[in-house]
Order: sequence, then structure tokens, then C-alpha cells
Amino acid sequence: MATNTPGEATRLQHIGVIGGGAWGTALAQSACRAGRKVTLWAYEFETVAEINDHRTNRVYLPGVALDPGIRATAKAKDIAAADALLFVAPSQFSRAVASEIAPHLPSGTPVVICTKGVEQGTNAFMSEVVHEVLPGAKIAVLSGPSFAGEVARSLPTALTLACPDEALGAELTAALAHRTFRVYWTDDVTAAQVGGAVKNVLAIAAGIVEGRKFGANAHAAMVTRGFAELVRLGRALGGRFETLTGLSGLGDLILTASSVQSRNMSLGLALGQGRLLSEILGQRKSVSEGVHSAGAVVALAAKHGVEMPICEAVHSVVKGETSVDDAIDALLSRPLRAEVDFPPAQ
Ligand SMILES: NC(=O)C1=CN([C@@H]2O[C@H](COP(=O)(O)OP(=O)(O)OC[C@H]3O[C@@H](n4cnc5c(N)ncnc54)[C@H](O)[C@@H]3O)[C@@H](O)[C@H]2O)C=CC1
Ligand SMILES: O=C(CO)COP(=O)(O)O
Repeated sequence: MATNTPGEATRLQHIGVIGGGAWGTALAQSACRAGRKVTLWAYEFETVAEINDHRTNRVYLPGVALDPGIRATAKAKDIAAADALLFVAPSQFSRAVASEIAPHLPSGTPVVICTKGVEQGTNAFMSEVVHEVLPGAKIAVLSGPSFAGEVARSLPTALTLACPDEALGAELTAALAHRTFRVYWTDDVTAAQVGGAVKNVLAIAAGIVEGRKFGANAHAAMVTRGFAELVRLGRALGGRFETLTGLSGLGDLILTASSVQSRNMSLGLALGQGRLLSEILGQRKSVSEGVHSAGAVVALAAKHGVEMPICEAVHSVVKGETSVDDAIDALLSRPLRAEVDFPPAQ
């Protein structure tokens, strides 16, 4: 791939952002910083008004003064003029949001999926959902260790941009990257999406370990054995090992499973402290994708004959089928096995 210098000239001058939550707003801020014109579509009218009138988004991204260059809108037709879209609706709303913009999106528009999750019911990754609803879109995925608040404050961040079309990947990285927002290209859309979806489920498990005060050894064991699950599923679905061990896989797992800035980790922590899921979710407006993706991840694992005991444990806890203590007992009582699959999967 040709190398790009952050901030170099790009034909993708106008970026549309679909989603006015923490991540959509932070990406809008970052795209402005990269020198792009930005139109942000948000679901709530109040969010649109607040961004346009006060340059803030206090519900989803508090404490950040937004760039005056961000123009917010609630009208899907306003994104038609964008040269590329960043798609940042939470996974369970992605199909509905994509359907709303479908009539307005010119065929051939690049759509970069920034959502991390799997659709319940269909067990479809976001690239499949977006391709079904927006068949003319050129799909890419942007994923990696990137808390919205830090990106919005321009703290240094590095991500993976997965795009099967290398030339388009180069254009997108040139359009989005800047000094504190480094974007690395790959063609491996599958692994990038598996990493983003599975790490959220594993972060809940890591949070539970923290909430139960099981100690640093248990945390490291949970993250490492969890990563083995992420790699097994990623490879079974056709993803490459190098991508799974890169920013969008291992990198994002390290971030999400070790900081209570993560909504998934903090949700797990609260579960580990004995709080009820309904109570935790009732107190948040923000999304915890791992809760919604756990079932789909487990179903995909079963379909492909992949063992994912930690993800299964999280799924049965969030479904209310198993108590945290019983789930932990079951994991600690599993038969001992070889550390890596043998013969090694190719
Ligand atoms: N917050 C972060 O640091 C990061 C988030 N992501 C991913 O970005 C995606 C979006 O997450 P956030 O921006 O953090 O969301 P958020 O948790 O800050 O906000 C929730 C979002 O859901 C939208 N929403 C609520 N009800 C809706 C409905 N019925 N239809 C359509 N939209 C509705 C809200 O408008 C808001 O944009 C998720 O998949 C998340 O995993 C990825 C990287 C970083
Ligand atoms: O994906 C994220 C960071 O890369 C954000 O994680 P949470 O959704 O758990 O906050």
C-alpha cells in the first residue's frame, strides 16, 4: 500500500457521520481536525440542536467543546452530499438507521462501519447488515483501541481501517488520519469486526473479575484465555491471525478489558459487585454492546464448532440464566486442556 502522510490532499473532503453518540461525535471532531467538512446525523433532535447551538453533546460526550465546523442534522437527506460516511449507530439500531439513509445515499459512496457488534436474531456482522440495506455502498471498517473521550480531546490514538479495496483504503486513511489519529490499513474486514465484537463480551468478563476482587492473576488469565477465544472464532470465520493480534483485536481487548472508561468493563464490574443487570442498564443512556452481542457470538461459535466458554458464561449471566458465582465455578471446574489448539490452526 502507498504510504500516506496524515493530512495530505484527499478527494474525500466531506465526511458524513451517522450517529450522535460518544463515538460518532468524537469521530466528527477528529474528522474536523483532519481538515474535513463534517455533517453529523443524530437520532435525537435535542442532540442536533445542542451541537448546532451550543457546540456540546452533554448527554453522550460531556465536557468536550465541539469544533464549530461540525454541522448536525436530523434529516437523513442531508448526508447525501457527503463523499464518505462513518456509520456509528449502535449495532441493534444499525439496520433501522441504514434503512433511513438508504433512499438518500448515492451508489458507490464509501461507508466506514465504526459500530462494534453483531445483530441479534440474524447473528450478522455490521458489514453484512449494511451491505443488505445499502447494496451500493463501498464498505470499510474502522476499529481499534479508541475511547471516544480521548479521541475527542486529540490524545494519540491508533486504529485499523479494514477495506478490501486498497486504493479506497488509502483514500479513507488520508481523509481521516491526522497527527494524533493514526490509521493503519488492512484488507481483513472479517477479523477487524470479530475483534471489535468479541472484545466487548470479554470486557464484561474482565469487569466481573475486577468486581469480585479476584486479583491481578485472574484478570490476566481471563484476558488471555478470552483472547484465545477471540482468535479461534476469528480464524474460523476466515480472519487472519495478524489482524486478530493487531489494533482491532488484541489492542482493543487490552484497552477495553483494563479500564473502567469502558462501558462494557464497568458493567461487568457492577455485575461482579452484585448489582442487577436491569438496574445497571436502567441508569445508563450509553450502549454496552457486549450485552447485545454475547448471544450472537455464542451462536456463531456453536455454528462453527468453536469453543468459547468465557463468552458463553457472559451470555448466560446477562441472560439471567446463571448467577455470576455459578458461571465462575463452571469456568474454574473445566477440564484442563492444551494451551493452544493442536495441530495449530492455519
Ligand atoms: N464510545 C466509544 O468510546 C466507542 C464506541 N464504539 C462503538 O460505536 C457504536 C456507538 O456507540 P456510542 O457512540 O458510544 O454510543 P453512545 O452509547 O454514546 O450513545 C448511544 C447512541 O444510540 C443512539 N440511539 C438510541 N436509541 C436509538 C434508536 N432507537 N435508533 C437509533 N439510534 C439510537 C443515540 O442517539 C446515541 O447515538 C457502538 O457500536 C460502540 O461499540 C466504538 C469505539 C469507541
Ligand atoms: O470500543 C471501545 C474502545 O475501543 C469502547 O468500549 P466500550 O463500548 O466498552 O466503552
